[in-house]
Amino acid sequence: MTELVIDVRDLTKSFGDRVVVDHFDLQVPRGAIYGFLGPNGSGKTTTIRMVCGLLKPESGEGTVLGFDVLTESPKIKERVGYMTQKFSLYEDLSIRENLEFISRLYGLDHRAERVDKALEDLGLSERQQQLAGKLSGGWKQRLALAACMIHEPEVLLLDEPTAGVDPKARRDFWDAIRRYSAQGVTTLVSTHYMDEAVQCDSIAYIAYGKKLLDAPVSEIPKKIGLACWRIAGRPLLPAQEMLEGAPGVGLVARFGAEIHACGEDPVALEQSVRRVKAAQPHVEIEKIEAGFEEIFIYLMAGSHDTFQ
Ligand SMILES: Nc1ncnc2c1ncn2[C@@H]1O[C@H](COP(=O)(O)OP(=O)(O)OP(=O)(O)O)[C@@H](O)[C@H]1O
Repeated sequence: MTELVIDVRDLTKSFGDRVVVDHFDLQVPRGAIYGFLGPNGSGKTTTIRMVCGLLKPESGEGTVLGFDVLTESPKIKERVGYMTQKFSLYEDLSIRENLEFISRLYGLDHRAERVDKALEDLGLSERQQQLAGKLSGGWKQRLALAACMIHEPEVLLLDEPTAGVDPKARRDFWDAIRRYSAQGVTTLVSTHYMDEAVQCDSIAYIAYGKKLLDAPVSEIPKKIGLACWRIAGRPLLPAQEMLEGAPGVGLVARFGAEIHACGEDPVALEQSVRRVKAAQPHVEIEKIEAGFEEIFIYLMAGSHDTFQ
């Protein structure tokens, strides 16, 4: 049987009279990379904080690494690396000094060896004497990840880890996550970037605190069943304006020189697209398969919370 590193059910949390996470289930096998998507304020950070033992759910149950989320949170915290949205580093310490400091805080043994390993794993060895405050965003991110990994956690929880980092640095960061995954580290990562979402083995999508979708990335297009049409030709803007808000059209997105119009009601969508063709005969229309790109944009637009 697959070992579930994260296995939580019905997690619920309210702030005041607002339910922010509502009966949330999550099962993540060892070594998996699980992406956590959802519009702003949908409850991702709150869920991550409950999973790592920082926040007590008001109801629900489950385990992380076999430890009970309600009664054994100190044991979970010790074994989890958590990178928050606003991680902090000591800007006037060097990369190495930051890692040494953190390993002392954790009371770790073999500190020099651990720091050497973290530096090497993240390609930071040559820069170890540089001041953290002088690093670019991408290098700071790597240092933050090295700091999360210094106690060799079995679970990594990353809350929008590469916000504001350029695509090359994001790719390097993800290479590191893949290497950790190959070594058996389990990762849950919240993200707003498509290039990160496609790196994940599976995606859980949350809106208004409820999980609406949970599936391997490759199965998501089929699961959502989004109908899609491609519209091309010049000028495109009048067609685009007609499509926006038209019946059956849940998404109008530019893909280079064409538009993709997608929606969950294929009949209404087709009628709207054909109306555009009738009014704008110079455009070409063609029915296409929705790919993960369209689905991702559709999900992150956050306007369609009804699919099963
Ligand atoms: N400590 C708190 N006290 C009161 N409200 C809170 C607290 N923490 C979070 N919230 C509210 O709970 C809701 C969910 O927040 P959460 O940070 O979990 O969402 P998120 O999906 O991570 O959003 P983002 O993508 O913007 O980080 C938000 O409306 C937020 O304002």
